[in-house]
Amino acid sequence: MTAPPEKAFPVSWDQFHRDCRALTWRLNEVGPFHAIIAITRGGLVPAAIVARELGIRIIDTVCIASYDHTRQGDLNVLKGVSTEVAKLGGGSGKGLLIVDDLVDTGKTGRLVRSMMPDAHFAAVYAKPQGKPLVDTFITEVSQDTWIHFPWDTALSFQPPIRP
Ligand SMILES: O=P(O)(O)OC[C@H]1O[C@H](OP(=O)(O)OP(=O)(O)O)[C@H](O)[C@@H]1O
Ligand SMILES: O=c1[nH]c(=O)c2nc[nH]c2[nH]1
Ligand SMILES: [Mg+2]
Repeated sequence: MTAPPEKAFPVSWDQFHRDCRALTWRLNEVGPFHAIIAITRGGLVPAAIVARELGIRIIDTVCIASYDHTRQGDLNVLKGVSTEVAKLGGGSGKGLLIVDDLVDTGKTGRLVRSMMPDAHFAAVYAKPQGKPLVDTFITEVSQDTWIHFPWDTALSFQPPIRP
């Protein structure tokens, strides 16, 4: 991403929990899944909620870092999927559920998909460039919007719209 996003989409814990539950209702129609793979770190929070709702106890991580605040750099895979979970997916990811908080440019999603092409990929929020990468999502926001997650934010004074 070159310019920082213009619009802000703040998400509260309550809203995030509701959106994760809504995501799970959709995933329940698609499963069952052998295991969940959370894309860390953002995917850990929705993965916990989805796992609770679907009764899934096997949870693995793919650890990827790329953003320094709003600027994306090179993707860095710090940890891949474990051998046990890869086996459950028969090598192609079939029957596995990948969960992330959002897809933006789709770079992270594309990389994870290349590791497990037959897995089901779910994200809570999607921007237009990343949307084709996900099988299931809940809310779409425009590409020039930055989503502010509750674990990154705190309550603060906002100046009135009309100064
Ligand atoms: O579609 P993309 O443009 O690739 O962006 C989406 C990814 O960016 C964020 O993760 P980030 O790399 O910031 O790491 P984090 O989850 O640890 O915050 C977000 O959680 C997604 O995983
Ligand atoms: O907190 C975040 N909000 C976003 O909109 C976003 N896009 C990529 N990575 C992101 N992280
Ligand atoms: Mg992430």
